[in-house]
Amino acid sequence: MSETASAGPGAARGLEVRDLVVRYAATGPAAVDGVSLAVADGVLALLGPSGCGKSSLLRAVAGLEPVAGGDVRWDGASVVEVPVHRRGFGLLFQDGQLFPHRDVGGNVAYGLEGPGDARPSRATRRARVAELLELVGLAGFADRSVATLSGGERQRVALARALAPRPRLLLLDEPLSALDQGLRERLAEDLRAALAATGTAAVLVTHDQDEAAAVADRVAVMSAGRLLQVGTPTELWRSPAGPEVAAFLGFEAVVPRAVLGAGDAATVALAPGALVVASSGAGTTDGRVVRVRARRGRTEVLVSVQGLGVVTAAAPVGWTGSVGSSVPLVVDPDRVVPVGARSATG
Ligand SMILES: Nc1ncnc2c1ncn2[C@@H]1O[C@H](COP(=O)(O)OP(=O)(O)OP(=O)(O)O)[C@@H](O)[C@H]1O
Repeated sequence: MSETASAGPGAARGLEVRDLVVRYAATGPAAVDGVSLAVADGVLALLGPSGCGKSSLLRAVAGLEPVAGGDVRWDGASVVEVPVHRRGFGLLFQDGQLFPHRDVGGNVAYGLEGPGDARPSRATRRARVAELLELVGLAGFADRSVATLSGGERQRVALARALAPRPRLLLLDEPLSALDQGLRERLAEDLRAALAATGTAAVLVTHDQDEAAAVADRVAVMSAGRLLQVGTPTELWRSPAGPEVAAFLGFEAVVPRAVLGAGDAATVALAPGALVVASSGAGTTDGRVVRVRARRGRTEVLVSVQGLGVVTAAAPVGWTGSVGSSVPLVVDPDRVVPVGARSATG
């Protein structure tokens, strides 16, 4: 099912992308511009805004886009010349592209249908299909027509089909993007569990930082074809490498610490809730209320603060204040992090 030249002892294990370049035009900026990363096990999310090159990178790893420079290696050997279906990588896209003329079981079994001797017996296939459907939360669905499935169920079937041949790496391109928010959160958890239970290494393309954090062990933040930072979700949130990473993760302001009244020049980023509405007289700064909103039991107050712009302050549940009024604010130091303090790339 997979094909690579044998690699020497001590070679890197798993996927290694080296100085990869992907170009769609001879001139102008490259879609992927010299990216290096490695995935031996676990899940790596490629996170970044639309057009930053995430899909191009994933497609080049899959073999669906030609490589203009650099290398894609598996266990130390280049796979650039290996055709897509021989790389041993599974693929799952936003629209799982199920076969409409096959039932659910038939779709999952497709991944088990090797030619001739490689094909497992009918009984083995049935058992494996049942096992995979159970893994993705669809036990008993084997005989259902795919036309009767919801969007979330379709993606679960597509995941089961992609996992069926036990790929050595699963490549996922925005697999949850077509689903609505609540469903996306649930499926993100289930996706993580299915990958962990099968021990499948994966690369997940997403533009959603919450989804990246929910599914991936490590997150690679991309911008304009380049990698800005790679780290665990916690590492990224604790120490974003620069203002662009901070903004993309959802920090609301990147300023010298002195702006918060602490008197040092280091650059810091404020997470939502870094400012807290204080009782009158207790504030260290003031803000003007722009909007008050209740979210999942929390009260969030958008405040405009000199030197910071508009940020989200935390307030006691049920807090009421009128738009346009001035409120005292204190800083919650646990929601303020240094920016660019140390590099977490690699
Ligand atoms: N087939 C193509 N032909 C020409 N240009 C392309 C092609 N595919 C992508 N691009 C360009 O390459 C750049 C990177 O696109 P890519 O789809 O990899 O980004 P992305 O981060 O995955 O974005 P999105 O989330 O919107 O898909 C963009 O400028 C895009 O317009």
